[in-house]
Amino acid sequence: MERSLVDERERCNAERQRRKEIHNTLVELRGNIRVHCRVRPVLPFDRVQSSSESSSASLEEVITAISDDTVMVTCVKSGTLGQHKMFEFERVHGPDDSQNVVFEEVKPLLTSLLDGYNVCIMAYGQTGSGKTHTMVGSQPQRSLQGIIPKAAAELFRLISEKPAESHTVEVSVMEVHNNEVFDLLVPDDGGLRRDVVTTSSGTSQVTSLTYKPVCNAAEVMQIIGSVLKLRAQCPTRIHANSSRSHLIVTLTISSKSPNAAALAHACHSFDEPGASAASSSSASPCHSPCPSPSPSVSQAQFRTKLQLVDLAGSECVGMSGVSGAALWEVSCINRSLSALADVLGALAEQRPHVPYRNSKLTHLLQDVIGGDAKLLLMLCVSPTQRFLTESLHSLALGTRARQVQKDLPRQKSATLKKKNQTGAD
Ligand SMILES: Nc1ncnc2c1ncn2[C@@H]1O[C@H](COP(=O)(O)OP(=O)(O)OP(=O)(O)O)[C@@H](O)[C@H]1O
Repeated sequence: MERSLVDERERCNAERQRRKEIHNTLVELRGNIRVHCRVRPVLPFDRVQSSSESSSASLEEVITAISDDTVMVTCVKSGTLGQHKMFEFERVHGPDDSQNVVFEEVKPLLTSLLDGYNVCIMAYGQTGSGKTHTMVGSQPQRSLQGIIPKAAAELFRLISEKPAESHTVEVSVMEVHNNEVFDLLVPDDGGLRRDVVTTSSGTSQVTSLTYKPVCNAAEVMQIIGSVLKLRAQCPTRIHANSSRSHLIVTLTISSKSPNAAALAHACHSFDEPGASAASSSSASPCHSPCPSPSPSVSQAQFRTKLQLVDLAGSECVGMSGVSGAALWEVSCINRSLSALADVLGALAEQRPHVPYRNSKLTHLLQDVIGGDAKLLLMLCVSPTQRFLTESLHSLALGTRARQVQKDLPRQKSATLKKKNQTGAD
């Protein structure tokens, strides 16, 4: 009897130690933001100038991918090439990089999904810089497909390696248009308006959102393809098929498999109630102070989400030549993108208040920006001098996002250390 009590205590201590290690790893990974940059080729529409542009607006290529991780910007002063400025990111793609090459760099993130992390891949850049090309691409030619179809295919490939029926997947599609969220899977003249709320555990949730179960990547793309035509578009002087809304495709994966991720999230939700987006979206898997591999844990169901975001492009009103309702759309787009920049700025500067609720876009994406999720920000830029101001703006935003990645783990580690010292663990 006494022996079994000692054994049980040892087992419990070992488990507690393991839990602590998993927790520390999760803390270190928080704020995990990667920034990639894709410089697109010069395209025919680059030549079309608006009346407000000076005739000297040049097609000179001033943005170059000079290595796997560095972009060089050449500043042009009074017609002559001037100083160079370098921007470093986790990965840089040049105009010759194919959709396959770009996806290969993104692919490892998908493994994290089945390891229990929420993942978000978001394309950012000015109008016409290649965001939709990068995220959606052209169907059905596989080599021209973008990240969304390729990620769906890779996700189902990874799931096929797991025990049968251990994972189920649901898709939801939303757009944020004029600072309102629309559920595109309930077609009703452009989708139904939905609210974004903050749950009691502090995560964001879209009320009454439609989730459709899917069994393979083809089904995902069929659903997305059928609703993409609902997405708000408007021709501008810069881009004939310019998207006027932010598109958010979410694949929610429910897993019944007994693996470390379930335990990790069980521990995580116990250590920091409500801190994990993944655990909040499912029934909390474990509330025991010492989770052991008991049936309740090993059969726990947990949910993770993959959010794929094609942002609307920032744009200079003078250049795109829009007016009336389209002008209001541009102002909403630009305001929501500045709200995103403000959130990244607040996180980078470790401000106590992060203004997620200043726009529907940032409120909706709150869980994946600066939270536990792995966020990949794909900056899309045009190489030409004509769009230099907007491109510099995008590169600066990417640099700011990388500061979150660098600074947040330090801050969290320090907080954890302090907590441990004061016995608050
Ligand atoms: N890397 C690339 N290689 C070849 N063509 C590209 C590339 N990037 C973009 N394009 C082409 O440029 C055009 C504009 O691209 P896209 O629609 O992706 O821009 P966007 O950033 O989504 O614009 P908006 O914000 O206005 O919707 C499209 O015709 C697209 O096929």
